Amino acid sequence: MPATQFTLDDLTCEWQERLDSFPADVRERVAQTAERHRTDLASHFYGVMLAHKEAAQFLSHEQVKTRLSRSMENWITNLYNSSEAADIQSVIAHQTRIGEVHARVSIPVHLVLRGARLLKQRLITYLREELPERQAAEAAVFAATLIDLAMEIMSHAYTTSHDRRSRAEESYRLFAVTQNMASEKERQRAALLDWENQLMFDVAMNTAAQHLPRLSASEFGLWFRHKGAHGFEGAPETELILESMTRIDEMLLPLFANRQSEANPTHTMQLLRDLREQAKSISYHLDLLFEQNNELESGRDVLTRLLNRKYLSVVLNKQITYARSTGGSFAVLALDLDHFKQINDSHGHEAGDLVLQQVAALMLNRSRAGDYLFRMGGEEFLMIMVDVNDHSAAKAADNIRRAIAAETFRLPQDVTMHLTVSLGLAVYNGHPDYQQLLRRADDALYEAKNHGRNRVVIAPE
Ligand SMILES: Nc1nc2c(ncn2[C@@H]2O[C@H](COP(=O)(O)OP(=O)(O)OP(=O)(O)O)[C@@H](O)[C@H]2O)c(=O)[nH]1
Repeated sequence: MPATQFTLDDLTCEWQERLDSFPADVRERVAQTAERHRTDLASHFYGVMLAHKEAAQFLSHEQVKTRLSRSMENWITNLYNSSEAADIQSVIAHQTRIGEVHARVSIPVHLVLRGARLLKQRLITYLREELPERQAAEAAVFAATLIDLAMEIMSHAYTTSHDRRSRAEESYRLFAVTQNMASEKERQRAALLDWENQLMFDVAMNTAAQHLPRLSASEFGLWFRHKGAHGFEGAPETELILESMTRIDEMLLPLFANRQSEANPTHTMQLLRDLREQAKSISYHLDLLFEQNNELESGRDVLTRLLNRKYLSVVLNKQITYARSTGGSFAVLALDLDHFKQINDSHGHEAGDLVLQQVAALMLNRSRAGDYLFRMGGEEFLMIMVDVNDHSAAKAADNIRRAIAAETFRLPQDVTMHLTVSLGLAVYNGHPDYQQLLRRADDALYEAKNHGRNRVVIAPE
């Protein structure tokens, strides 16, 4: 995150300057008062926020309540007890992490600011009660300054994460609704064909070689050189198309100049055949480029055609929002093939790929229309099961396990084999952060692996 890194040093300096502008005894008193009342400050914060309908949605989960009360107390202590540059940096890093969590669970900024205001007021009240008036005034300014600085850093991290998330959501929206790639593909294939037809016609009409249409100047050539090559940058097919284009324009077209002087129809036919070959190869590679691009652009894994993890956070956030607003539930099922390495080792990587494709197909067959299936990488898959409860999710997970164990997997050369999978299931428990859900499913999967594999482990609430 370059923006945050860029300002980290500035913020540390600024934090230090703010600290230095207050006498040590004032800072000491604020730290002591904050420390003495940290439990009350945290519980006051939660008491007020839980009574707020909108804020309660993010805080009412039991785990959030217990964990956050404790971390709120620590936050108060750390805020006022950091005086060395290293402490300050760690406090700043902490505020950044909090901002990122806020963005992940989409807490509205005004609620965070409201929380900060509550804390500030309460702490200042204590300072006024406990210190002589003049000292209290300066202490109050110091107390408020540090909370404001912390809020500023949190908001910065929040905005950066939130922008990233908005971009992911935007591209997910485009992925879900657009088919631009398909129409572009058809348009460019037609443009390539137009150029070829024009060339054939001009050759038939004995047009002079220097007036034959150059591919790089045709509609297709212009598009590919300025847009296509840029969009498909890095793919080997892009280079092949550019090479074919140069070959046609620089080598083949000039050869037509000799055709009349030689008056050799076989020679012309051969040239035309060469041209045809080059054009066909361009068309073939163009199809490949569009195909690959479709998979990548659309967030799909090329091997299994399942979703890749690009849109996982967007889908999980959508599910959490949906479950929250409807009172429904959903579950995350993490699945990992057992001893998959042995399949690669004994039958080759290609056989391993085939097995992955068959597992993906089997999971697709077992899923319902609203479910989502992701390939997380390697031999690990993730399924989001919608509209399930603890019981139905566990049953569905075990059905998948049994179906895979019962399947005969087909490898090249008529080899068949059986395999098993380990699964970790986490049912949504109301926690607003999707990463907690993923962590629970992962931990359960780890348990399943450690307890003998070929089993489903259900994550505790
Ligand atoms: N064929 C193929 N193999 C892959 C792919 N991605 C990852 N792998 C291989 O999957 C294997 C995973 O091995 P491990 O992580 O040791 O797991 P495992 O052998 O399944 O053992 P457990 O998970 O402990 O049961 C590695 O050998 C990877 O090289 C892929 O796309 N295709």
